[in-house]
Amino acid sequence: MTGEGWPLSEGADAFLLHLPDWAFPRVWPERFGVAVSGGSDSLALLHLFARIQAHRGGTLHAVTVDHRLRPEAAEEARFVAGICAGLGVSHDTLVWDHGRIDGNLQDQARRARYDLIGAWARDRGIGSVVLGHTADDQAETFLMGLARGAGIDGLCGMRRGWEEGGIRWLRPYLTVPRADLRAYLTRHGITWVDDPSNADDRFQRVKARKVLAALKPLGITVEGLSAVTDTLSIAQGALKSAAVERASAILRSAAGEVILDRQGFRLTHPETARRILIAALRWASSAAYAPRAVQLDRLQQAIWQGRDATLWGCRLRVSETEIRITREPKAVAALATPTDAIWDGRWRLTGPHHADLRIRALGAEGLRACKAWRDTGISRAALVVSPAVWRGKTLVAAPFAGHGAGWTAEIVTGQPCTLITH
Ligand SMILES: Nc1ncnc2c1ncn2[C@@H]1O[C@H](COP(=O)(O)OP(=O)(O)OP(=O)(O)O)[C@@H](O)[C@H]1O
Repeated sequence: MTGEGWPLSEGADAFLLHLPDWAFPRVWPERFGVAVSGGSDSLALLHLFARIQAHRGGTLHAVTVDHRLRPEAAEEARFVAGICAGLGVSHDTLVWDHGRIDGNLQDQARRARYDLIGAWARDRGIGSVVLGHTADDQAETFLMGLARGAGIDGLCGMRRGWEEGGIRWLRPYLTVPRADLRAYLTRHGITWVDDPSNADDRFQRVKARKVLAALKPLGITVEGLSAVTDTLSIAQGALKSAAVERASAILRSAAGEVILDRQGFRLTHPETARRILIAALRWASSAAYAPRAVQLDRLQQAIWQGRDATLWGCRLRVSETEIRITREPKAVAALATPTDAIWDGRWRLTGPHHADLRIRALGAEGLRACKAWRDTGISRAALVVSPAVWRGKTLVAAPFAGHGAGWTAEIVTGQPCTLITH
């Protein structure tokens, strides 16, 4: 699509065409990726960004993920490809090659989608990918948070943008109601795909959508709830900075295990202490989410009473002077595979046997649960390697009683870590 001389600043579409500029004034790459499911929101996003990029002389690359969960998905991907062809936008379909799926299907599909799109963008040298979330998604997320009894972090909604795995993910229309994007598509004579799972009452999001519609008589609207999430996220920012400031005062070390000054922790405001604990637990366990509030309350009680505890795949040891948060051996045992495994979310294990365990640091995007740890020689090797002795880039673990010779681990990047084997 080339510049057609349409006025970027006038007409019914002007607000939508200018909004990304206002939302991300300093972000404007020449190449954008756009994630398009075929639903109304992402089709409007595609069309708008095709126009914006044509106006700016930049390019746009679209991608659709076929999760192989519904037979119609392949046809929907072809439908998107056809629209892209009409707009002069390149399009790729990525297939999620999955086996049997246990647990939360929606959550796993979403993670797989981000992984696939992230890898696709990196391969093509695309640094920024736009997503079609709207104010409706934000309001629904808020209601789902209420249903969980979430605190401020669970109620302040989705982020407008973030960086992960070398990709900048942006949601340019997060403050725009879905109805406005649909009106845009209608003005341009574009039809969209209605994913039947969007009407499936088994999903919390679908229930939230219905409840939202029923709340109108009370004056609760998509726009109103989306504004509430904005206010809460400003408050959340203030709480986060308080936690960061306090953490830097009471953190003794975060090299693999986290060590906090116990007296300093005791004198920390409970809300700030809670935030520091969550960060420490997530750092040690590489968990994508925080534990539940009630679990954290119990943990805080234990610390205040000077008791050791375990939570979120971590072991907490409380002494007179410090709180030590380490990966729990049992949790590590559930993670890695022998030859190409992500261990602890930060290190990749290569080399099939315990005599030559090579560890390479990965970004957070490398986090992936693996099952075959027990098949390795390491699984029988020992317990916690502590203290570790550094020799240049080689970490030498002490031999363990009853397990013959010790083993060595080469830290390829030289990053400090706590090695725990089972
Ligand atoms: N299968 C997919 N392929 C590519 N991108 C997707 C896919 N599913 C979702 N996305 C991206 O994530 C955004 C939000 O996903 P969500 O599941 O809320 O949307 P949807 O209901 O499937 O479709 P839409 O947002 O387009 O109406 C989409 O707007 C789109 O940018």
